[in-house]
Amino acid sequence: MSKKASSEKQASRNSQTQGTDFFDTHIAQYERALQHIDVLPHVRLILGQPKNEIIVNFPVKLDNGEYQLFTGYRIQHNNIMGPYKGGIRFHHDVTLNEVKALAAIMTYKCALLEVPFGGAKGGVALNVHKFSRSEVEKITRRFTHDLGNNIGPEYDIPAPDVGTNSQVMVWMMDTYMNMHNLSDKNAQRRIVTGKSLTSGGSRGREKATGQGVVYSIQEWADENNFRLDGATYTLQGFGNVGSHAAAILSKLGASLVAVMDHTGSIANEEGINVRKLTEHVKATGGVRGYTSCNDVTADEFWAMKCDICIPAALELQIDERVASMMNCRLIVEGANGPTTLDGERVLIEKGIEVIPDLMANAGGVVVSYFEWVQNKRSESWQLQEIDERLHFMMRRAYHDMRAFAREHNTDNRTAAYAVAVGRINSVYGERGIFP
Ligand SMILES: NC(=O)C1=CN([C@@H]2O[C@H](COP(=O)(O)OP(=O)(O)OC[C@H]3O[C@@H](n4cnc5c(N)ncnc54)[C@H](O)[C@@H]3O)[C@@H](O)[C@H]2O)C=CC1
Ligand SMILES: O=C(O)CCC(=O)C(=O)O
Repeated sequence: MSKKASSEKQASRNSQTQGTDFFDTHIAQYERALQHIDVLPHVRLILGQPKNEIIVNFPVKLDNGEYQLFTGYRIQHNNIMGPYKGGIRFHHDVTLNEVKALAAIMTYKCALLEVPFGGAKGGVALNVHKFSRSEVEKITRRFTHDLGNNIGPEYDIPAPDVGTNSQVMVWMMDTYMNMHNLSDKNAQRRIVTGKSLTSGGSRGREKATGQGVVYSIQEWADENNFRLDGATYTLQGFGNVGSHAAAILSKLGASLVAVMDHTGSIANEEGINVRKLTEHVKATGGVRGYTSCNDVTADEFWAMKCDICIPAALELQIDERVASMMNCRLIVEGANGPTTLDGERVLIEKGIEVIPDLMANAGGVVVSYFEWVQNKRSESWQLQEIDERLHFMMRRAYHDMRAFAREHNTDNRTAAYAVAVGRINSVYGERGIFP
C-alpha cells in the first residue's frame, strides 16, 4: 500500500472504529471532574443525559431524480444557562452518540467561557463531498424544515461545524424565515450564527475558533515563558479551525511542520507555507498533492517532533497508541474530543500538557454569541472590538481553568469541566427544582 493510501486508511480508522464510545468518554471526563466539586444529586442526574433528543428521517430528491433518505439529529443537552447553542455537522460518521457528546461539551464550554447559552449540537449523516451544491442546499432546507419549532432565535440557535459553513447557515436562516411569519424579520436572523457577513454574520466569526486556539496558546506561552516565534507545530485538519489557526500562528512566527487531513498527511521540517497550502486546499479539496512537502504516513505525522500539536479534525484521534508516539510539549484541542481516555493517560504520564476542547476551541461560540447580540440589537461591531472582547473572555476562562488545576492538583480538562459544572450547579441550587 502507498504511504498516502495508508495515511488515509489510518485517519479514517481512527474516526470510525472509535466513534461509538465518544459519549462514554465524555461521561467519564465529566464524572472525573465531579470528584473535585460538590454537586447536587439531581444536577448530576440532569447533566448525565441530554434534555431532548430530536431525530428526523427525511427524503431528498437528488440531481439524478432518485430519492434518498437522510437521518438528522438535534440534541439539546441543557439550557439552564440560556438558549441551546451549538453547531451542525454534515459528516458520514455522524451518530446519535457522537452528537450527544458534542451537545454536552457545548453546555460546559459556554459555562466555562461565561457565554449565556446552553448546549446543543446537530448533525446529518452524509458525505458532503459526494453531493452537489444544490443537493446540499436541499438537504439543509429539508432538515431545517423538519426541525420545525425545535429551533428558534431565543430557544436553540445552530452554527457551523464540520462539513457546514456560512452558506449552509444562510440556507438554514432563509428556510426558517420562510416557515415563520415573523414581524421583525431582521432580528430573526439570529436563528443561526456563523452566517456570511452580507446576510447578517459577524466580523471575525469565520476565524474565531482558530483565533481562540491561538489566544489559548499565547496564554500558555506566557505562563511557561515559551517563545512562539520560531516554535514548531503540527496540525490535524485544515478546515475552518485548522487553517485559520495556522494563518494566525504564521504571523506570530511559528512554523507548521506537518499537516494531516482526510486526503492524507504531508510534512516539511523546514516549515510549510500556510498561505500557499491554503490556496492548494481551496483548489483541490485537501492537503494531498501539495508540493514542497513529503508525503508521510499517519504514524509518521503523529510521531513528528514539534513543540505544539493541534488536532483540529474529529474526535477520538489521539488514542493510547498515537499518544505513545507523540513527541511534543503541548496539545491544543481545536477539535472537540480528539483525545481518548487512554490517550490522555499516556500524555499525562509523558508530561505532555493538554489545553482541552472546552477551553481551546471556545472562540467560535464566543463570537457566535457576539453575532447573536449584534443581530438582536441591529448593530455591526468592528473587528478590533470583537477580537478584544474575545481575547478578554478566552484569557479569563484560561486563568479560571488554571487556577482550579493548581488549587486541586488536576489536569486542565478536569479543571475546565469542574469550573463549568460548578457554575451550572450554583444556578440549579439557587433556582431549585420545579416539581
Ligand atoms: N467551526 C467551528 O467554529 C468550530 C469547530 N470545532 C471543532 O473543530 C473541528 C474541526 O471543525 P471545522 O474546522 O469547522 O471543520 P471543517 O469541515 O471546516 O474541517 C474539517 C477538517 O478535518 C479534516 N478531516 C476530516 N476527517 C478527517 C480524518 N478522518 N482524518 C484527518 N482529518 C480529517 C478535513 O479534511 C478538514 O480539513 C471539529 O471537531 C469541530 O467540532 C470546535 C469549535 C467551533
Ligand atoms: O458557534 C457556535 O454556536 C457553536 C460552535 C460549536 O459547535 C462548537 O464550539 O463546537
